[in-house]
Amino acid sequence: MASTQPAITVKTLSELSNLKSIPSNYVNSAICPSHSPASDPIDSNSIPIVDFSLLTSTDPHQRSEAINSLNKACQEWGFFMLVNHGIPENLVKEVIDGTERFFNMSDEEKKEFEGKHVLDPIRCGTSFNTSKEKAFFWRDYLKVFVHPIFHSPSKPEGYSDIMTEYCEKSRQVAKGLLGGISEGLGLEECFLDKALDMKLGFQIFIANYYPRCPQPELALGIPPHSDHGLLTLVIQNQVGGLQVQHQGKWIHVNALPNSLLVNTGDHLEIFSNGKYKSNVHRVVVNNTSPRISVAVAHGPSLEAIVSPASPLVSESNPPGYIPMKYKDYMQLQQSNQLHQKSILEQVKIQRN
Ligand SMILES: O=C(O)CCC(=O)C(=O)O
Ligand SMILES: [Fe+2]
Repeated sequence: MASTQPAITVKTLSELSNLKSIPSNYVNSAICPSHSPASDPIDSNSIPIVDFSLLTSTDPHQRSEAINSLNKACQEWGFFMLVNHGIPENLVKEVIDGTERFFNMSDEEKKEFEGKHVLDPIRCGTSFNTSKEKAFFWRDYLKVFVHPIFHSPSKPEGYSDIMTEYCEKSRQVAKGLLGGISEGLGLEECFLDKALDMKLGFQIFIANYYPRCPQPELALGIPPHSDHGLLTLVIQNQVGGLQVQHQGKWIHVNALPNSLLVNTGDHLEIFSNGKYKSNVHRVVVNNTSPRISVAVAHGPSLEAIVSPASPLVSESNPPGYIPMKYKDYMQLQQSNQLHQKSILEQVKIQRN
């Protein structure tokens, strides 16, 4: 049974002056050890770093080195920090500031953008899917479809222009990465772009607000999950909280200054026929500073029926995933509880 729907955002809840403990319906009982951000600094330092300027270099040697490091990061981690990506630092700051202004509006003002259906192009709310969850997450969100058709909330002032600029730049970066990934998989640079109809690629802007939490060891910002698309690019205010799963451990992400945090999603796993595995990640919360993040996810066209790339399928390497329309996949993920790789499991072909 799902819990009673929360009446207010978790931001408003956290700002109640006498809040010393979290309501029981925010207690997540399954938080495993190494919850502590300080878990293992050595592992944190081993997160791969990819240099975008080398990937776009005209020197073929530099480019091929960069493709190798990108390929390795996708295969071994499904996560990397991207440096020299060319998105101006002040634009990133404006996106975070605009997002803060959005969440600082009253709950009543934000209600205008509530959205009812997972395919509504603008939707804001709390937790992930409160109609299905037993325990809620310590997070408010705004999700906006920004490509192929651009949408944006009408408030706060100036936010829409900042979103337009950032989403365009983010799409360029994703395009460069996906070209390199396509080559790293042994395909033509434009193979993925054409196969998944990326000109109509689905891009979604997800703004997250994780308020201060009086009992951070009992709550979670976002539960362990993989993203549905191909690549998600994440920026944050100076506050950490993102953890990625690697070799069975939770690794805290200490973001390099001006880096983009990049996750590979389920559709990259499907397209690569399992060569790359989508990354499982979660967000932990803290008692000192609110965390703001913006995750921009890049996926195939919503109309594309995605299956493993044909050159990656052979008799000795049969297809590992059932073809499915991306729109149906996305809808399924968004209408259920967010839990590990539960949706990907449904399209995986089990072979013994
Ligand atoms: O807040 C973050 O760092 C990541 C958010 C996330 O995983 C998501 O929105 O899918
Ligand atoms: Fe995610």
